[in-house]
Amino acid sequence: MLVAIGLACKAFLFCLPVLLAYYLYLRLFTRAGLSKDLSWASTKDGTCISRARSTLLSVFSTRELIEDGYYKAFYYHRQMKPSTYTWQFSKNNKPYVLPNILTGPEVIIPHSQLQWLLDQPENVCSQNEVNREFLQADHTMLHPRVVTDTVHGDVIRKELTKNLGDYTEAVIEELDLAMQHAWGTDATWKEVSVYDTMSEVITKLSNRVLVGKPLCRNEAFLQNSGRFARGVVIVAAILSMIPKQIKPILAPLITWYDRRFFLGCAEFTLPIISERLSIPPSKVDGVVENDYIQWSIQHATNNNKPHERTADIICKRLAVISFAAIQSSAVSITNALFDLASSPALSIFQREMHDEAVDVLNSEFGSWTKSALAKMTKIDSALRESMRLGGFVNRGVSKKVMLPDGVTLPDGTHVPQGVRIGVSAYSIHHDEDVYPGAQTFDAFRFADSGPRLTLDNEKLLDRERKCIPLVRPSESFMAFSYGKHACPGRFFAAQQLKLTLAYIILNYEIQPIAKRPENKWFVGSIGPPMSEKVRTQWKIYHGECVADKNILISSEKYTEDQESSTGSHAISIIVTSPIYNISVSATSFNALLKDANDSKGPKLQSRGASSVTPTQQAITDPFLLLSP
Ligand code: HEM
Repeated sequence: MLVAIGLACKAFLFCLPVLLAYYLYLRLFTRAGLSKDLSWASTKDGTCISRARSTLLSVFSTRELIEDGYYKAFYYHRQMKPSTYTWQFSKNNKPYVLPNILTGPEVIIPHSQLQWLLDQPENVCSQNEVNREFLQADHTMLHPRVVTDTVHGDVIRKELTKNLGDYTEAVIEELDLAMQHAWGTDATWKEVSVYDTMSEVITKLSNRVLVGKPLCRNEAFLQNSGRFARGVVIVAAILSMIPKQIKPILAPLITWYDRRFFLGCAEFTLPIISERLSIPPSKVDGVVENDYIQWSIQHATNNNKPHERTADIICKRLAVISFAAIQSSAVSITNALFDLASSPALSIFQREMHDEAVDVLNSEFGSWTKSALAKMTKIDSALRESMRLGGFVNRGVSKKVMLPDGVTLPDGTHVPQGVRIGVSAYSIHHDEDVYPGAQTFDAFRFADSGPRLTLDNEKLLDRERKCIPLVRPSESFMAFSYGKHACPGRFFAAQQLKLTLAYIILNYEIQPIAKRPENKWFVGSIGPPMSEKVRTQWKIYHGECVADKNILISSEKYTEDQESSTGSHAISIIVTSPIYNISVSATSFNALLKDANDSKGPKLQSRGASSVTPTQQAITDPFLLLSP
């Protein structure tokens, strides 16, 4: 027996290099059954050597390949001005082949064929299959049913999005703690690692909604949750490079890196899920918890899916949702902060977003309601603009051909089974004809009096608010993909991102940086600057300007040592949390009240107790409206 095992191992080790060499040969030289008439990005003559070169370039230079495919001639003549490009391929309504060393060549179709692609049913061209391959879902997604039955998507669409309005205050509470922990409250400049701190903050916010308190504040759980989310993409990229013949053998070893973080999470989530499941289905409606665990249980019960009502599958789907939610939002807010910090218009952007947030909050009596967030159109636009410039994947819509005979594109090109067909979001997002000044971060492009983009304006516009909202995907904005498979979590993501950016704008100064650090491309994925830093400082507001601004005051966070009373209504007020939570000392507070009562100074309207005594406990009135 031992001899047989030894022989088998030797045979495997002997075959491995041969297999790898053959696999590399296929990866580099394959035409994947595509017609010789189809041009490949960055190949002059279409020979197998130039195709192999182009495939190798896909590792770190996919952006150049895409630009080449979209405009042609760009790659060879980088100094040429856009007006002198020779338009071919996408810009000239022709498909081209974009090589990809990990997943094989993809046919990139021109914008005019996008609708055709969206119309193809899953059994003809499948977007699920592309995701499955991209994430190596059969190995990384913990349970086969997570891949074959995307119930978690339904739970997001039906439960999470429906309940969003109920979470705004909870997310703000978490944000307050998380940001102050990550960026501090020192009134001196401090260097912070943007990606690391934003990952930490987004992990906390997402988990507040997905698993609730107290687990969302458990450091060990959070660490595992964040690491699992980061690990999936790394493990998937490694697995993509392994030949499918030996993947079943190596996958369990490679995925172990990430699986242990999942197990670290499960240690905390499994007992909670099991306890919740012990409540009979009939009582579920009476339970007060409102988080992903509860929605999953309810969804399984309502849809009569007993196999979805187990602790094991709920726990695994929860981990997968955390992955989808955390990494994408952390990357997006990181990019937005670098775009802002490196913009020559930083101070204008900061001031306008700040004023917008203050005005909206005042009009909503200091509550971060759903409608308050909807009114923050400049903050919304800054995020959409940043995602236009730098999403985390190049693809907008991408589907794999499923029919054995392949499919025929509207221009007559035949694409065989197994090949992917897609449109590049990156190309469209950077096209001057679609977005004038496309290379520039123009924070309020989608807000202001008239959105400055040329395609789709009419149908995308939110007429009431005169903006194009972040959550509205379109043919010209595919950061959340587009069509049936557009990201179902985008409403949740938009809520978190807007709250986080508004909080930062209200509470921190950001120092400008000379140059935007580059995003890093690895095949079709685009990573944000991971280790670069910005300098930030906690903002201090003084009474005079606060009084000018119609601000809401809450005395929840009383800090005696920060008192400074300087006269009738120029009271120095220190902000300790979101702008409307302002600490004043009892003495200052009473001076302010006295002013109001004497009608000399700013008016104070109380929405609670109308008088206070000069003790810390007495300042409990939740909100007071100060108007000049
Ligand atoms: C800024 C944040 C986010 C971005 C940029 C983003 C982007 C995307 C994109 C591009 C896709 C389509 C992938 C493809 O088919 O090619 C997608 C799918 C998906 N996203 Fe998001 N996402 C974000 C946040 C979230 C959040 C917060 C959740 C969960 C709460 C989520 C859950 C999902 C799910 C379940 C899918 C698969 C949908 C399907 O195939 O039908 N995403 N997302």
